Amino acid sequence: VHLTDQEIKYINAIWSKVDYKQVGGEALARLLIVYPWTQRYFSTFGNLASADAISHNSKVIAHGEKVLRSIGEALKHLDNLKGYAKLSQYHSEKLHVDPANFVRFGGVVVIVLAHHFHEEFTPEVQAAFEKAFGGVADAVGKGYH
Ligand code: HEM
Repeated sequence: VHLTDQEIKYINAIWSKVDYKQVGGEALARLLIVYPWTQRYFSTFGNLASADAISHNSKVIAHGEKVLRSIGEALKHLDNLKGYAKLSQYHSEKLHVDPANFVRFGGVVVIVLAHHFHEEFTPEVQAAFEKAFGGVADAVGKGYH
């Protein structure tokens, strides 16, 4: 996916202030709470019985951090996301994750960023992130087609 210089500026201004553990943990927790059927992939993560349990589950938080860090790497070279080939294959062939969930995950990250950054998260900033996360979801989903 190709972003303009302005879109890259919008993204970097926010992303440089992102706490991976906080935002990633909240985003993965939201995914599991809002779309409870996504919990099926995380059966080894222990207690996911309530929104509170999910939000405080250390495995959820740690994994959210890992995924966000991976997205952070992708944001540095959105023009070339071929580096995601292996990860894509892993999610499709080994984990059998429904690729619609990659789009959903981008959506919850947008919501968490909006929640944290208030006025700074303008519609233009959102548009830049939607474009970037669309590219990431597409790249992680590549192994499916
Ligand atoms: C959209 C962007 C996503 C990225 C960049 C991403 C990235 C990653 C990374 C870096 C790992 C660790 C791989 C390793 O250990 O080598 C991982 C594992 C995993 N991902 Fe994703 N992921 C994404 C979305 C999702 C979604 C939406 C789901 C499910 C709904 C999911 C389910 C999993 C599972 C179950 C694991 C293995 C967890 C474990 O057992 O430790 N991923 N992902």
